[in-house]
Amino acid sequence: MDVCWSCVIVLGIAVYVFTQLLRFVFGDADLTLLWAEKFGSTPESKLRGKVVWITGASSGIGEELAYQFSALGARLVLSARRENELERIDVLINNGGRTQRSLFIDTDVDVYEALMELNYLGTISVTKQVLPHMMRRGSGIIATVSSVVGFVGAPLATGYSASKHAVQGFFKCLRTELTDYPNITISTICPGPVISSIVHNAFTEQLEKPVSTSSDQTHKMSTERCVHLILVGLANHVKEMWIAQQPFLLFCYLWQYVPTLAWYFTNILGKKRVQNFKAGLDADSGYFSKPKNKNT
Ligand SMILES: NC(=O)c1ccc[n+]([C@@H]2O[C@H](COP(=O)([O-])OP(=O)(O)OC[C@H]3O[C@@H](n4cnc5c(N)ncnc54)[C@H](O)[C@@H]3O)[C@@H](O)[C@H]2O)c1
Repeated sequence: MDVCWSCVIVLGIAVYVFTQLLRFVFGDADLTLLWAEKFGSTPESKLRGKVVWITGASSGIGEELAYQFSALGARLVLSARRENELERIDVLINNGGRTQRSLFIDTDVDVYEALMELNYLGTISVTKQVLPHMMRRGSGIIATVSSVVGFVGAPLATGYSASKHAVQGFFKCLRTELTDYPNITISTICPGPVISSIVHNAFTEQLEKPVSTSSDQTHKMSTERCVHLILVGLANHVKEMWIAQQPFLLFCYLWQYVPTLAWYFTNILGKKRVQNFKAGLDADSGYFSKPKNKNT
């Protein structure tokens, strides 16, 4: 039997392209970021030796950023108010922040003020300290850890989501004011659920009231993987990064391109989330694992 080699080659290429596409679509980050990971610059080649200021580096994503940057030989600034320290900063990571676990109807306005103060105004004020020095030098990276709820909606996080939407809007506009500075990168990072202390530290209905339920983290992305993708994005000057496992990543695409469908699914899952919350269970239990009670 004659073998049609050109058909075999074309078929092989088609299978390869198809599997790569599947990997992209079902991967754990948006296409631009996955492309950068596969074909772009490595963090080692672009970020080694940089002076990096990370806010909120004591736990979770910030702590892991500190480890991975220092493994690259970066010099870390853990706090900076002195003018000469600000002048040295090559990369600012606005990472510090807190989330929320409460229904709007039960939540004090103080909680909304605190969320905006920390997640939005805090971010702007640190950025305002650093940007003039980067503009004088003509280069630098300002990256801000937003969230997928910076552009989608979900119950129990009205104030948190609003603060992250504000962050996204702010940086989208700031980027357009810096077109004369092509070597200054403004990057917003939108993670889905990532293992950290974020739910434990969340705001609730009242300012000082702690979260009473434990949070199941088994369905979340590892902190190491999330931070690795952040570094890849920074090394390749990616402006907006979506970093999330499935099905969260799929939700991001739905919200961006098919919002009517996104509303449909969000309402179904959101209803369950509110029911869990009202029953005193981990809000996300029932999607990924057996329901957890208050004390497990
Ligand atoms: N973990 C996730 O699932 C997730 C998802 C999307 C976005 N994020 C964002 O990632 C960032 C880091 O959160 P994380 O998940 O590592 O949580 P985390 O609670 O482990 O870490 C938060 C960090 O912010 C600091 N911080 C909190 N309040 C502060 C304050 N008033 N002043 C200064 N620093 C303060 C904490 O000390 C800590 O270092 C946050 O901006 C959060 O909104 C996290």
